[in-house]
Amino acid sequence: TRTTRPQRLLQAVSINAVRGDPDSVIKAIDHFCKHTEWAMNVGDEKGAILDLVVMETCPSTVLELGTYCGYSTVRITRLLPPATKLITVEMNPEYAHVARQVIQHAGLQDKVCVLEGESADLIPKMANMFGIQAFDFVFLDHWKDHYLPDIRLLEDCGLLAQGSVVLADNVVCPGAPDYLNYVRYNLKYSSRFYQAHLEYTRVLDGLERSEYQGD
Ligand SMILES: O=C(NCCCCCn1ccc2cnccc21)c1cc(-c2ccc(F)cc2)cc(O)c1O
Ligand SMILES: [Mg+2]
Repeated sequence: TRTTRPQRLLQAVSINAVRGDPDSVIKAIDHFCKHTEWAMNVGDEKGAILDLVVMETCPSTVLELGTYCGYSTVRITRLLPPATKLITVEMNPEYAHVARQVIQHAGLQDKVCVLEGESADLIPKMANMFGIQAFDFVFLDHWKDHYLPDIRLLEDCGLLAQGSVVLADNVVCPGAPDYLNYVRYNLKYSSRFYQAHLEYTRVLDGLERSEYQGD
């Protein structure tokens, strides 16, 4: 049977990226998506904004919802100091399997836990599973209509603390209007929009950075 897009992306990484070099993995994926086959990675333009927000947050605990092939997982984890942990959630087992191999190619497997399942099921278990209080940084990149219920669930589970930063991809395309309305007009958040483009295209998109102000 024909290979899947994630498998073709992984093959491009294994051929073109240097083992243990996260930047070469990022470049190999961006090259593949620009010149061979589009894929829904956050991409280089939005990825540079993601890098800046991660660097200014200096997080110790990170949650990513929506791993896909692990592109943003590698982007974030390469910027984290050694003692930090990134938990990333992927509901598609095939995507998760590809992501683990991409993350391993980058040499970052010791700092990443790829969890398989749905965010709504896993979020309530995370505090006990990992012995954490709150996430310093959350990257939302899964089903766009789950951004709002999931940020509410994170609040209810006490997994956001004062200063926690939530960065959401695709708030323009495909769009997350209910989520935007919530974080922009709720006093619990201080929110700002970063205008950009849909990965590897000229279509308008952007990221929303929302800082939790505490209960
Ligand atoms: O749909 C997108 N991502 C989500 C994929 C499915 C996530 C499923 N999933 C993973 C973890 C998880 C945990 N719990 C529940 C569900 C979960 C997406 C789409 C586009 C896009 C596509 C076509 C187009 F024409 C324009 C834009 C661009 C992006 O950047 C995207 O991110
Ligand atoms: Mg996305």
